[in-house]
Amino acid sequence: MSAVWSRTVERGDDGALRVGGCDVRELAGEFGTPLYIVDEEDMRARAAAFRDHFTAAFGRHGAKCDVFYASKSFLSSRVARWMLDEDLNMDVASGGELEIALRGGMPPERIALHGNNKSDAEIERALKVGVGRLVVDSLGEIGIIDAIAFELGVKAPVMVRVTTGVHAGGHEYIATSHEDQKFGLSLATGAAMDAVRLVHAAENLELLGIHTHIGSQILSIDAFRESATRMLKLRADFAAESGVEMPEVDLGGGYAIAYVPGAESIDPQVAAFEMADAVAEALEAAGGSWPRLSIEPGRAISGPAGMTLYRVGVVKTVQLEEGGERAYVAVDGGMSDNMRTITYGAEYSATLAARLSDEHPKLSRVVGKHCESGDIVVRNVELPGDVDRGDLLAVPATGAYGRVMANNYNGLLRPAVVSVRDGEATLLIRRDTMEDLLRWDVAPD
Ligand SMILES: Cc1ncc(COP(=O)(O)O)c(C=O)c1O
Ligand SMILES: N[C@@H](CCCC[NH3+])C(=O)O
Repeated sequence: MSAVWSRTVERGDDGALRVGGCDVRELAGEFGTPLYIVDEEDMRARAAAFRDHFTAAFGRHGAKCDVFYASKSFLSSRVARWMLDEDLNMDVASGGELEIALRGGMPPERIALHGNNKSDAEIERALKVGVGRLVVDSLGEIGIIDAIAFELGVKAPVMVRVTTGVHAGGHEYIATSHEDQKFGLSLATGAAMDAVRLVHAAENLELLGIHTHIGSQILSIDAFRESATRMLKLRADFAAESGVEMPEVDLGGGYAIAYVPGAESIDPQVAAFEMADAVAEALEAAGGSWPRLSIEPGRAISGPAGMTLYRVGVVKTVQLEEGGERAYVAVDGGMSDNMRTITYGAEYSATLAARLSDEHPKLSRVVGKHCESGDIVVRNVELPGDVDRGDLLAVPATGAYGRVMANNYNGLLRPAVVSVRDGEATLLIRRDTMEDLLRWDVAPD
């Protein structure tokens, strides 16, 4: 199978896909469709690759680099456990993600709490359980965390989220380090330096260091290098004025994956060595000793490990104005289980999952069942002309920002997530039921 599929996917002689040793027809029968399938071996191997390559690359300089799995890309308590088994740490973006991570047994000191608008309750909970880092996102938040830490009688470990001004990433909505967006504190205006000073001066805060995340689905290693250089310069500038070398620098996540066959992705090994070199060069230029580094990949660990299995319903053919025709292949999910196509114009591919066909390929569009014409899962794909009701379709690379962004639009039930490994399937998240849906609704008396 091509590189967009997770490593254990294969097509049997009968034409049906197997993943983790499980036949997709059996998975569909047991768990229903749509179904998110996570290839556990693949996801763990990707986590381990980041760990090993970054450890090796920074180790050459006698330095350390920790990997924090960005749990927003996909989280369940079992996934938190896998990440811990692989010796990763974890970043969470809310109190909800924090609870799931803790439930999975992720030790609080391995957890970093993010958020541009953390509530007092989230800050308090994080400090009470003893998270390893709170990443401050605004000047106003510094006093709030300081006050809550004072009340709890603890010293809060804090990093400052820096907007380095490096413009990178795919869609505008997933770029996060240019000036005109909501995250972080600007390096250019001096807000980041002000925040570092304030955290350093605050009685109940411990200044761990600085953090940046330049965006998501980034293909340019130069962008990572540039942001590393700017971060090290900020650290050196603060050391020059205060005599304090911040012990930690986090360079964020955002490593691109291939969504469609032939698309480019970032190789973690190349990224690791390039980034370690960039930090080494920046330290040479700006001076100072090596900080403890960390990174926060999400999509690059969970994305390629996942696929979505759909059941085909209605198939319709329309005539195109420019000539030719297109098949609209409607599946039993859509924008409620994959928000990425409608939100970012993301590209995906699809394949018949339970059989092969000799039928001529036809220009097709995989659409959902929502009452919305933008409800597209795969905009353009060649599918055999005989795809019909009852067929199974598989869409690869949906492991990141799929189930976590799912919703109940049009009263659809969010699909289950199963992990597969060595011929066994394990339910990670169960499917919504109609009772769930009715339970949230407050019925009239
Ligand atoms: C602070 C932070 N860290 C890490 C990530 C993970 O990004 P990705 O899944 O693209 O690696 C994100 C999301 O973009 C983020 O906002
Ligand atoms: N949800 C986005 C990424 C958001 C990154 C979080 N800062 C995506 O699917 O690409």
